Amino acid sequence: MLITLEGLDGSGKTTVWEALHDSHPDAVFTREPTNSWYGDAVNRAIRDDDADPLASLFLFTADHADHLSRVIRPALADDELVISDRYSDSRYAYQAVELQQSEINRPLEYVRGIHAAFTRPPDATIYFDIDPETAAARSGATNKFEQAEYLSSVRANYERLIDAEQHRFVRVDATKSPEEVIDRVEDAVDRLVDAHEN
Ligand SMILES: Nc1ncnc2c1ncn2[C@@H]1O[C@H](COP(=O)(O)OP(=O)(O)O)[C@@H](O)[C@H]1O
Ligand SMILES: Cc1cn([C@H]2C[C@H](O)[C@@H](COP(=O)(O)OP(=O)(O)O)O2)c(=O)[nH]c1=O
Repeated sequence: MLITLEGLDGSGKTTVWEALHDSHPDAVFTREPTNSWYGDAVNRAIRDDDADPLASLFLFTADHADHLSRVIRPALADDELVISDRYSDSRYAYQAVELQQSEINRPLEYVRGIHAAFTRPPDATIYFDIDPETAAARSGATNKFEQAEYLSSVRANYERLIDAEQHRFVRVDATKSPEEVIDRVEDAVDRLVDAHEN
C-alpha cells in the first residue's frame, strides 16, 4: 500500500514522517525529491531562481520516474507499506503554479497528463492543511517556493486536487501542536492500513 504525505513547505510533513519511523518500523520510508543523482539535479533547480519552469518540471518528473522503478514499484510488489514524504501531487500543485506564466494552457491538467501514462497513484494521501503565512514562516522562506504568495497558489491547487478525489485524501489540521498532528496521522495510517487489508 502506498501512502503519501502532502502539503505546503513548513506544514510539518517531515516531522511526522520521522515520527512514523518509530510507530510503523516495518514500513518503507521514502521521499521526493529523492536522494539519487536525479534528486540532486532537482535540488539544483529548486535553488536556482532563474531555472526554466518547464525544464524544472521534467527534472522533477525524471526523479519521479526513477523513484517509481527503483523504490516504489519493487516495494509494492513485495507487499510493503510505503510512506512517501511528497509524491506526484507535489508536482501537480507546485509546478502548475510555476507554469502559470508560460505558454502552457491549463498547467495542472498538463502536469497530470504527463504523469498519467506511467505513474502509480497513491492509495491514500494525508494532506497537512495550513495557511500559507504560517507555512512560509515555519519553513524559513529559504527558497523561491517558500513565500506566502506562492504557497497560497500552491494551496489552491491542492484544494482542486482534493475536490477532484475526495476519497483519496485525509485532511489533517497542521496548525495544531506537533504531538497532536503526529497522533492524528498515526491514527489515520492505522485506519487506512486496516481498511486496505479488510
Ligand atoms: N505542528 C507543528 N507546530 C509548530 N511547528 C512545527 C510543527 N511541525 C513542524 N514544525 C516545525 O516547522 C518547521 C518545518 O517542519 P517540517 O516538518 O520540516 O515541515 P515540512 O517537511 O512540511 O516542510 C520545523 O522547524 C519544525 O520543527
Ligand atoms: C517533490 C516536489 C517538491 N517541490 C518543492 C517543494 C519544496 O519547496 C522543495 C523541496 O521539497 P522538500 O524537501 O520536501 O521541502 P519541505 O520539507 O520544505 O516541504 O521542492 C516541488 O516544487 N515539486 C515537487 O514535485
